[in-house]
Amino acid sequence: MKAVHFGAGNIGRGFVGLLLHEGGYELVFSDVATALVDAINAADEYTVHEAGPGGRDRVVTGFRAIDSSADPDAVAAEVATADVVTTAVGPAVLRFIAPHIVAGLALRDPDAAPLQVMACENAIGATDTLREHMQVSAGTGWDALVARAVFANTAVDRIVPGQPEAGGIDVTVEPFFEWAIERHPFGAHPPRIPGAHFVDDLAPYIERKLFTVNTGHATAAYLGARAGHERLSDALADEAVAAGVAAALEETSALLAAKHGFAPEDLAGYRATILGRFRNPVLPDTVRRVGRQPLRKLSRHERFVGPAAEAAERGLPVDALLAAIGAALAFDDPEDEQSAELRRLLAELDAATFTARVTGLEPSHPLFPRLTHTVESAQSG
Ligand SMILES: NC(=O)C1=CN([C@@H]2O[C@H](COP(=O)(O)OP(=O)(O)OC[C@H]3O[C@@H](n4cnc5c(N)ncnc54)[C@H](O)[C@@H]3O)[C@@H](O)[C@H]2O)C=CC1
Ligand SMILES: O=P(O)(O)OC[C@H]1O[C@](O)(CO)[C@@H](O)[C@@H]1O
Repeated sequence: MKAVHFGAGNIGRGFVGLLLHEGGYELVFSDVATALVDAINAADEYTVHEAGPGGRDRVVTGFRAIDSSADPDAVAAEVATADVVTTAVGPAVLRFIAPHIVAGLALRDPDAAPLQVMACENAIGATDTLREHMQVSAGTGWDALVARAVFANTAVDRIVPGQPEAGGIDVTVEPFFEWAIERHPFGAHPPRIPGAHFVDDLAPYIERKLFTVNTGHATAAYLGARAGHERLSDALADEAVAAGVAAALEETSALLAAKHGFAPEDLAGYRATILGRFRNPVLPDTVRRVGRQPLRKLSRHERFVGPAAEAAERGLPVDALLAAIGAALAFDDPEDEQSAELRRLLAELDAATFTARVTGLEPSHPLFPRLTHTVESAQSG
């Protein structure tokens, strides 16, 4: 069995690649970072260090890597004979991966079992997005190729912080992980991924994950950054930050209970587990990493505006989510392109134009005036 995984970064090596290896797949990483590709090819094994209670070291072997910008034909040839393709590149990069998978499908034996495609990004329907990019890339050839693949959306959860260069290709991660995958696209032949669970309806899982883990983590990062903290665990140790995170998650939990029928006590347990994960003092995570790419995080269906908009539609409280958005608007990391762009847009646009452009919220939406007010406050303060 062979898996081609696009994006050999933190989650690629520390989570997706690890579980595919443990499932018995030969692993082919594809990345555009030449030095990383070379380092992977120079190694016979790497270690995933699980830092925190219950964690242990896990060794990954049986891998190689291809630089997809230097050798796209080699990537296509690997995809053509793979059983599984996964990605962990960031939602905005999926459009650049799509042509490689299409090229692989074009070379694939039409009688082979369908390629199992799963995008593992922090985004709702990321595999659907990848499939749409593939359809555009294939053009009129799509109808002939689409039968050679099946597509399943997934929700991946494991905190993998930035890695020190001195660590080579080893990765330090938290012990916890969760990988939920849509069941129906695979019929009787799901991929073999130990620890993953297959679900009939992914929507509740991904929304619970994105609107709890990611809303909470990003809230801690933005409130923490504004309070002057660098480490995420220090931010959570700040009572005011912790209270802001808890309040934002109570609002998203109320939405998740109303929308998906989760029991409030189960959601309270889920929140407690997650806050414990954020507080992990031996995981070297930073507010800069967790707050990265604020424009993506402030977009319409992401972790702040997504749940706040739906909560407002239902008449549920959104004050703490708006406070988190206010802190996100203050995020200032000159090395993060989106943070710099955010600062420029805040300085140049009026509040209503900024709100519409950055959040994608319709001006007629009940949340729009309150969001615009939050933007005005950020601009004046
Ligand atoms: N780090 C984490 O804790 C988690 C991350 N995620 C998601 O996983 C995805 C990746 O995140 P990280 O691993 O943290 O980022 P990362 O930056 O460590 O890894 C991304 C990798 O993709 C590579 N890449 C960029 N463009 C590429 C292209 N065109 N073709 C092939 N590779 C390309 C980069 O060189 C890099 O090695 C994101 O969508 C993130 O939201 C999801 C859950 C947890
Ligand atoms: O690119 P993003 O969305 O910030 O992804 C990383 C996030 O995902 C998480 O791993 C949670 O699954 C957090 O570590 C982090 O906030």
